[in-house]
Amino acid sequence: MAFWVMVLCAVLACILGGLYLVGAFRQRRAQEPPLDKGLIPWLGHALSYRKDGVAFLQRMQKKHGNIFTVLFGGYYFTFVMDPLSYGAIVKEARSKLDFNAYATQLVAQVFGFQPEMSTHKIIETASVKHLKGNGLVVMTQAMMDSLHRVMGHSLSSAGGEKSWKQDGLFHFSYNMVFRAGYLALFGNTTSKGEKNKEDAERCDVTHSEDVFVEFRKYDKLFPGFASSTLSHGERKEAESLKRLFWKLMSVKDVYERSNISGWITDQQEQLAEAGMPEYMRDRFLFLLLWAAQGNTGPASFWLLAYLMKNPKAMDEVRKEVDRVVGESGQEVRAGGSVLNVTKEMLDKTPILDSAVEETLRLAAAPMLIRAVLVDLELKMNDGRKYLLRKGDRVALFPFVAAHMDPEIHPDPHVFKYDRFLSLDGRKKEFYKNGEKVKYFTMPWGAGTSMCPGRYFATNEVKLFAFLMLTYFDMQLVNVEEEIPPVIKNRYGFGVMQPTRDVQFRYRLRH
Ligand code: HEM
Repeated sequence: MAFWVMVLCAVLACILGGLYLVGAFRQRRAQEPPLDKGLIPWLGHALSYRKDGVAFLQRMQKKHGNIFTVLFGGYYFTFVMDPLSYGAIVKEARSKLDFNAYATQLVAQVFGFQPEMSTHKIIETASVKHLKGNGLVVMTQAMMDSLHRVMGHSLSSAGGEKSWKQDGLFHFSYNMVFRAGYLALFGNTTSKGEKNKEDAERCDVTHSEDVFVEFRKYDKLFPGFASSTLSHGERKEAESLKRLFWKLMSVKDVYERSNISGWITDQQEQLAEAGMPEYMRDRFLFLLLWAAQGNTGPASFWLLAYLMKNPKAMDEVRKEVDRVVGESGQEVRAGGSVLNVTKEMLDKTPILDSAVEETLRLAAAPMLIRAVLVDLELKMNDGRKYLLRKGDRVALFPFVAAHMDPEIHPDPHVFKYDRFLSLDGRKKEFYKNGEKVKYFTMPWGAGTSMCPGRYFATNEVKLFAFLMLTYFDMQLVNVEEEIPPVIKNRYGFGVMQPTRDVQFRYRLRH
């Protein structure tokens, strides 16, 4: 009898221990934000969030207000939905709210990369040197040259006769911007002598296309891979693509190429000096490929799609682009010299800048996550104070909290090309409850994890728009067609992608 009592006690202890581990007993403590664990132990609300993060967060905000804690797959996430309270989180000391802990876990899972203490600093230093200031001038030129290389075929095959060509706008934009960015950052095929130059250029065109095709396979699986929701078959495919990219992006193979950007070589060399083994640096290059190439193509698609749907916006942007090209003294004619758009020219386009910012407001939906390293008091902008528990995570999702807030951005679902345009050269200001909002859009994140490639990324999108608008007339095949909705399981991962492509046609203007 005593034996069976002991067995029963042991089973009970296991069940209770299990329930404790999955968080079933967690109760909201005094001064903590409202707690919503959902109905499924451990998973909590993970599936609802994955299905449609925006709808889920809007529902929670309605139910609980501007701060609440929810359970996702064993972790408690406290969402702060008031952009006026963002400063307290973004500026909090790293010893209290840490970006690295969560990022480390994510990049280990999806890229097999294990960062070291120095990695973040190395990225930051190389980015300040090569993706800002004088470095940005060099990188912008490299992107310009690469765009000509990959677009050369479209330019020549669309030209001569002024006939329309047709393509899927998402595929076209992502393909061109990805391949050009890839060549600009990771270098091009080494040519030995002038005779060999054309072969090398042809090789770049096919090689970058191959990389794009494989990248898109991984790209489609990425959200599921990051949230561990892939089927067995998909997971196997993602794992095998990951291995393919470790090889494709290996230090050895990349270093066979010419004109590799200083951004890549500096980071490589510093990581090697810091003692990171070569196989891990291969994986780092894959991570950089992902970070640098996964967003600018989709952003370029949304920009062109919105411009084509809004004739006034298209007209204004085109006039500005034509003016800047004219002022540069260049003449664009079929069969004439190729257009060279410099960083200096890109600095003179307030209307295009506003259209790009508006595009990112509508299409960029990153999630900023910080690990809570110590019990912490958070003071909201309205003066209320909440306790954050050590071991939890704090999450900001500015797409819902700021980008789509009708008080900050009236008619938030409408593309207004001049929403961010200020004619007096000063930054436009946005308000909520009569207070100035500092974080009125956050496509690049903020604080320690803010995108180090943001200036280069903006220039990539603008260069592509410049070339498309200067060389081509463009229109949607079906002008009545609505801009497609976004794939909802990508919320949280940067620039969104459309559920389907949109057919467009283009032909040489000159
Ligand atoms: C429209 C284009 C882009 C968008 C919207 C974007 C957005 C972002 C965001 C939101 C983050 C922070 C993620 C977080 O908080 O976890 C980030 C990180 C990063 N981005 Fe970008 N990005 C873009 C293009 C680029 C480009 C072109 C490059 C490089 C050439 C780049 C390099 C990086 C890197 C290296 C990180 C990680 C930084 C670190 O962990 O230290 N991004 N990006």
